[in-house]
Amino acid sequence: MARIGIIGSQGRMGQAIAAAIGEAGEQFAGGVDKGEDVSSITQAADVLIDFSSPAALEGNLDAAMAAGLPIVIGTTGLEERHHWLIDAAAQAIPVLQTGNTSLGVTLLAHLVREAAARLGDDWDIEIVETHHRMKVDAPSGTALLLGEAAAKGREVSLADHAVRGRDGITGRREAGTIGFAALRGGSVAGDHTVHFLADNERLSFSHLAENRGIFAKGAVRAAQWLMGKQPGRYTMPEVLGL
Ligand SMILES: NC(=O)C1=CN([C@@H]2O[C@H](COP(=O)(O)OP(=O)(O)OC[C@H]3O[C@@H](n4cnc5c(N)ncnc54)[C@H](OP(=O)(O)O)[C@@H]3O)[C@@H](O)[C@H]2O)C=CC1
Ligand SMILES: O=C(O)C1=N[C@H](C(=O)O)C[C@H](O)C1
Repeated sequence: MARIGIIGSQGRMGQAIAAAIGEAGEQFAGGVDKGEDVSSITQAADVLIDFSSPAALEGNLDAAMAAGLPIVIGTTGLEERHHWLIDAAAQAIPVLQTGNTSLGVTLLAHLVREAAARLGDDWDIEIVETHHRMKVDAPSGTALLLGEAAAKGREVSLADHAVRGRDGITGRREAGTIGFAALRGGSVAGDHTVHFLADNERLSFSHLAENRGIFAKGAVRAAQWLMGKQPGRYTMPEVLGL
């Protein structure tokens, strides 16, 4: 039985993950939240799951490395410097970071990459996401993950092609860009649509999350899979065999 510790355990996702740990027949090893010391749960844990805040990431990675524990990072709103920290930690421990742990989004990213590779630059790509009113970051980690997939399909860098929100006299749409739009409201668990828009035809791929259970289940599956792996940075497609 895997002993799984949760960082951000009292949050919406932390509570869903605690439930998913029980449903998977694994053991909840304890949780920490803001102001608590992650090392207080590392001794009792075989693996950590972090769904907290970007501000906590560096300390969480340090604690995981000090204890030699694998860690699943689901926290979004990460910046480039956070990814450098993750790359550095992955030299010492197994790390899996993803903006979305669900099976559906993992497959969606594959389909988006394929579509972007096959459709030319005359197909404009726009990514629209909708989330509950409590979400603090935009675009969502999933939207960025899908944008990365589209950029990979086109063999370009997302950083050089992303347009994150429009306001005012923006000018015409620049060819080859990948646009993002974020809606916030209600209790929406997470909806994402990637639109491919050409002259006279449109193709859209959507994923609608009906509850957080799908993310929690995927996070636990990733934690189970990560245990016993060599140090390195792993991905959800590897976990799910996609
Ligand atoms: N990858 C995926 O599949 C998914 C990712 N997410 C992401 O997971 C994260 C959490 O989402 P959600 O549960 O909705 O958010 P919540 O705000 O409900 O939960 C976050 C939790 O983390 C705690 N926390 C904040 N700062 C720290 C810290 N420094 N150390 C330890 N704990 C801390 C919070 O405590 P306090 O309230 O005291 O601040 C809270 O308990 C977000 O980044 C979200 O985007 C969400 C769903 C799926
Ligand atoms: O904050 C959320 O709720 C979610 N966050 C993730 C994201 O930023 O993509 C995943 C999911 O959409 C829910």
